[in-house]
Amino acid sequence: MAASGVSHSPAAPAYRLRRLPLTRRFMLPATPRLHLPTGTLYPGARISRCADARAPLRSNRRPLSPPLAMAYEATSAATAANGKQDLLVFDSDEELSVSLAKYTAELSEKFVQERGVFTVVLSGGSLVKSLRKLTESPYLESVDWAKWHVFWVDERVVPKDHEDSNYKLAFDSFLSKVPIPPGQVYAINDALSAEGAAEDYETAMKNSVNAGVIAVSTTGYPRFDLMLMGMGPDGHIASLFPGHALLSMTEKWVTCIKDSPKPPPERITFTFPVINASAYVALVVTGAGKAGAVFKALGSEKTSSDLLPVEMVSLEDGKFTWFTDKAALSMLHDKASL
Ligand SMILES: O=C1O[C@H](COP(=O)(O)O)[C@@H](O)[C@H](O)[C@H]1O
Repeated sequence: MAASGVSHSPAAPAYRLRRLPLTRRFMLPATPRLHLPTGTLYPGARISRCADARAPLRSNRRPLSPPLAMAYEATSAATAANGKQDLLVFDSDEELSVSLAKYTAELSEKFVQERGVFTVVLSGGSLVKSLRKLTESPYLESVDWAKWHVFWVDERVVPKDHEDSNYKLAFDSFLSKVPIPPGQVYAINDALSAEGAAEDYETAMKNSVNAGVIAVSTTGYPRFDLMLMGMGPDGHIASLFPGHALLSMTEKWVTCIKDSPKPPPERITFTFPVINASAYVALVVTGAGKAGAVFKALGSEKTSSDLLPVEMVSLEDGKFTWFTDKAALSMLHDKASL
């Protein structure tokens, strides 16, 4: 199937946590907040349950399930640079997956009500298994899947039935289990070269913008409703790798890379301006293998010259949420001052 269908503050302050006063836990945060699971993660912290932090996403029709996390304010180099980021920390993959499903379903409802469609962008990698709760009750029945339009933030230039294909990964464990119309699933044209596939994908996106399916940001880039993404252990997002020339690409919406440090070498990827134009980004990062990049992103002093790709996300006016676990935050323990 054809594709149819930073500015960063230098020497920003180090990571800081501050527990929110009780009364503020139920309010829309003015600053980024860190949500810790029940249990003792940071010495001295009093852990209890509180209201879900994503009040603006609440549905009028369906009450949210009991909250799993506690609210903290967090200030980090990344949040200082980018404005708004929430950090959710879960005790288990199961809890993360439940919360991600709820978050996604609520955004689906919001955008379907507001725009009549819901444009969702997926990455490959470990993110995909975190979507599994969406394929189960109540979401299987309650989500308006017919309104979904699904794109990929990056794709490997391989046949769609290849083990390395991000499309295949998503199809096998997610898309084949939910009733999204096939014409609204925008896989790459795998008969084309990397350059051709990137160009073809950008054309498909332009057609969707012209058809009113994808919104447009104030800067003129496509504004997807929700990007669901992972991050590699090296801090890469999409197929934007540390130190690569593509990090500064702004002329194109979609470009290709032929020397990806992670195999396979040939891929297509959204460029930063498209990622930054998103309305919502959920970054799912779990496991000790990601702890170094998480520490770099949230816990270290830095200058604008050594930013990882994940730190270069600077949303125009969207909302960025980390979905993490304790292992991914393990290197931050010593930095927390409560
Ligand atoms: O190669 C890729 O890697 C990243 C991260 O994958 P993960 O398995 O470490 O979570 C993924 O987000 C990207 O889409 C994929 O092409």
